[in-house]
Amino acid sequence: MGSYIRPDEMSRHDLFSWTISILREHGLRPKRKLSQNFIVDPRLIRDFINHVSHVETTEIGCGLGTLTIPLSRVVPRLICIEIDEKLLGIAVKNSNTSNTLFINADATKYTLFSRQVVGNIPYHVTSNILVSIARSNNVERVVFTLQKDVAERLVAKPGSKQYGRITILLNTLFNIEITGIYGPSSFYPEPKVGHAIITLTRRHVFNQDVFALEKLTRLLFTQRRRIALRVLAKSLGIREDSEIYMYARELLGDKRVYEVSGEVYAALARRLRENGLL
Ligand SMILES: C[S@@+](CC[C@H](N)C(=O)[O-])C[C@H]1O[C@@H](n2cnc3c(N)ncnc32)[C@H](O)[C@@H]1O
Repeated sequence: MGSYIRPDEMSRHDLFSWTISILREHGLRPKRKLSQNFIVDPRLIRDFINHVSHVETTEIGCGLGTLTIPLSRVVPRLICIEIDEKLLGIAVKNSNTSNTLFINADATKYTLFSRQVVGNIPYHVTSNILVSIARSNNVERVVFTLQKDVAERLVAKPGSKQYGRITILLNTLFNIEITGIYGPSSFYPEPKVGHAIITLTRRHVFNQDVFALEKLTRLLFTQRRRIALRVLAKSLGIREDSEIYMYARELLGDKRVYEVSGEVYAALARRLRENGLL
């Protein structure tokens, strides 16, 4: 096992030239509709690898193999999912390792069964992938490069503009950390905004209560600036003299939908499910 190409050990200049020359050699242009922005910053690669656990891993969107090559050296077994057949062929050639399985597939339709999922993931399917990871209980650890604004949404506090359904779902299930921020020049072609490395470590399984929580936030967040108790009562037909209404009033007070914490929504969803309302 082993490869002579080590993107993480190259200089920034060499990694950039390596990326451009491979694309040229194959007559390829990065496809915007597939969010093809390749890492050209060796420091980002090294930082990323430092957060990876040494367990069986799936990489989403391996591109030219820039992350795949160093990853294959630190994890015992690696599965790479790439939708672009041409890029997959290049990654196979570049990687030259025996512990890596390359699969030409759409990651949003693929069942994730590794304990760890990593990648510089395609922007246009970020939400789909995050939700699918949340629901795959075997996934214990995640290391992703994401657009900075998306990463900030994941750690947003109640009452902020970025706080939303995905914040609540993921924080119920994972400890989330932003471990570094990188400018657009760390990628080729340069995206419009900077990126962050984030790690997610599972602390809770996805179960019926979390499913109910998802249903509850789907109902409420269509009207995120309205008083949560009113939206709840109206959408579920809860009468003001009912016991469940009193319970909800105690939890929600007069807060607006986007001001209520994930813990409160989780407690409410559990009770609504027990009462057959969700
Ligand atoms: C941001 S690039 C990252 C490439 C490489 N890992 C890197 O960091 O240089 C995203 C990669 O995901 C691939 N991709 C896009 N949509 C995908 C999907 N639905 N399933 C799997 N791969 C996808 C793209 O072709 C591209 O190679």
